[in-house]
Amino acid sequence: MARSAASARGGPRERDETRSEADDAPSDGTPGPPALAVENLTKRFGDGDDAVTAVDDVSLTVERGSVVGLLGPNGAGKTTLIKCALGIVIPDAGSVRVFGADVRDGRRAAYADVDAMLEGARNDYWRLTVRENLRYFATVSGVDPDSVAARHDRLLDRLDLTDKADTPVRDLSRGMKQKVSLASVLAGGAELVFLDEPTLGLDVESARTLRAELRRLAAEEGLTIVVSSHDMTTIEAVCDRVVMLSNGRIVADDTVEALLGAADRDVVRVASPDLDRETIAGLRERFEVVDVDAEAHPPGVSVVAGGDRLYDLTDALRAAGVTVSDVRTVQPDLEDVFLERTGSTPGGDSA
Ligand SMILES: Nc1ncnc2c1ncn2[C@@H]1O[C@H](COP(=O)(O)OP(=O)(O)OP(=O)(O)O)[C@@H](O)[C@H]1O
Repeated sequence: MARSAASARGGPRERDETRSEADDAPSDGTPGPPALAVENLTKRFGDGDDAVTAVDDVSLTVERGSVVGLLGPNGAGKTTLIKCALGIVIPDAGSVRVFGADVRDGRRAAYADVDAMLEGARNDYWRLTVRENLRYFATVSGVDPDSVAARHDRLLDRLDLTDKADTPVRDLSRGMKQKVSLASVLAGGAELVFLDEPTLGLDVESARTLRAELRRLAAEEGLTIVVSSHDMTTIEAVCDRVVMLSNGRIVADDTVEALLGAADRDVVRVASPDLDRETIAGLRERFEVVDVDAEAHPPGVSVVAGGDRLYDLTDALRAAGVTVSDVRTVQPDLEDVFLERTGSTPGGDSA
């Protein structure tokens, strides 16, 4: 597990003294620098034929208080991008600014308000109780734990951990440990957090609780969150904006709403017991078939058929002797957008 560079900070301080100089918003009311500004970032690993460009000329900005999803198939460069932003990996080119401070100019300034949970976990101390862990991670973040005690109580309450506050972490279930990991990341009062697969291993109810808490932290406390996940439900539920990476490059950067709107292509799903291979092959010749569900009962086929093409589809089905059991329009979801932009499913399979 990787720790964030935030732990390299100095001794405890009161929470309201934690902001770096670069963080201070101008007194004329104009907004300060964005939480994260990445410009033309490139990172290569290896040499010669074995060289991999993990991040390829990526630029993106994350405004304060926003929740941005980072999506991409396995190996797309998400973790490398996050590690560059945390100063764990040094890029070959480009720059990263955190609350206006360039990471290369001094990590202490850049990371005064940043924390991260990478690879779905964090090194919580299993012999310590849940509350002791929160106090410990607040301290290593440079914050006096007493000054954030109320925040800890609220976090424990929101994550349904209050009655486990005095239980050693080793005695908790996996899902509870995961929630403690998240609480530990938030314990020091970071203003920008990177969360990699935060709902991994959580049951449905716990994942819902965690999603709600992330939204609340952004909306009510102005926390800026960059969340990387293959779980589209989490991304759709918590993110204002989604950045999709493929082969180290950004292939989409927009609100969830705009991405879904752009993918809306009047897809119609037809189901019929008469949809055999031959009929579907015939449809493929005349229409754009986006999905075939041959195992369903009855089998289904999804076809792009807006406007007059819907009449053409009806005619083609009738001519092929297909009696339609069900027909409905299909609204695209984020998984469809992901597939269209990256050529892979969120789980990593190639389309
Ligand atoms: N330390 C390293 N040394 C060599 N190659 C690396 C290193 N770290 C990452 N890579 C390569 O860089 C590319 C991007 O990897 P990265 O871990 O950033 O992808 P990812 O999008 O986070 O993938 P996943 O969803 O599987 O976690 C991959 O081809 C990976 O093999």
